[in-house]
Amino acid sequence: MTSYREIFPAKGLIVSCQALPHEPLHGGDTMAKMARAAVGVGAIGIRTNGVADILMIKQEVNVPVIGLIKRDIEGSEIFITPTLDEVKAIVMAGADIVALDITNREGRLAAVKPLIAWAHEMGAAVMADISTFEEGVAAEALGVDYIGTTLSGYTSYSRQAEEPDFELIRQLAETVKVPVVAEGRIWTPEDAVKAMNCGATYVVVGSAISRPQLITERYIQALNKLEG
Ligand SMILES: CC(=O)N[C@H](C=O)[C@@H](O)[C@H](O)[C@H](O)COP(=O)(O)O
Repeated sequence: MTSYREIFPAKGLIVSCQALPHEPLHGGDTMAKMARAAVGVGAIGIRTNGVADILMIKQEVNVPVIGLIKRDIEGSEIFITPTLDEVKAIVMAGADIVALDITNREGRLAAVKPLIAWAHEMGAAVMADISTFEEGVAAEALGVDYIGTTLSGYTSYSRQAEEPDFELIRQLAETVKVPVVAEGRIWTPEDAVKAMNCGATYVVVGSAISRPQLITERYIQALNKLEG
């Protein structure tokens, strides 16, 4: 039987509160306030990027935090928690779950093993950010605790679509034993419900809640399509 570290008390919504240095909401306690707003109305967890935001959010709210560190490494396409250094920083900052790229690129499926082992040794759970069904199955075999569809549409060989990858959510939920986290391009409550109906245990919503510049842009684009 597959065992995994169960961190959340129930199914539900996880809100991703992330603002990279080039984004308008970056810095200060903005993401912690976002997290407070989300948890205040029922979000069961927060996903966030970087040590500063993990620390502040752990102080601010009393729900499990999924931590990641986005880092660009020259010559590599892997940017979500690429090395053991980031795993260590995430765990030391107090994240309950470490999110990391588990795609089939650059020998990652082998390279990621010590990262998973280290997180587990320290008592943290691991969420695999994958882009295809095969990667999800491989991630489960590596012993991860959660599988997220985060990177579908963000690797060259995965399904490219404007909508969430509901098919991937469904396929994974039918096959893997660990909880499936629906993540990526979930813009509406209806999308979230559909993702759950496809078998997800958790839904992560990011931009649609915490990136006002992208939310505004969608309105502008819609209005720009009006004639006259
Ligand atoms: C591909 C990538 O870099 N995804 C990142 C992963 O943490 C975040 O930028 C996304 O906001 C997050 O996955 C939630 O997705 P969405 O913002 O579409 O709801």
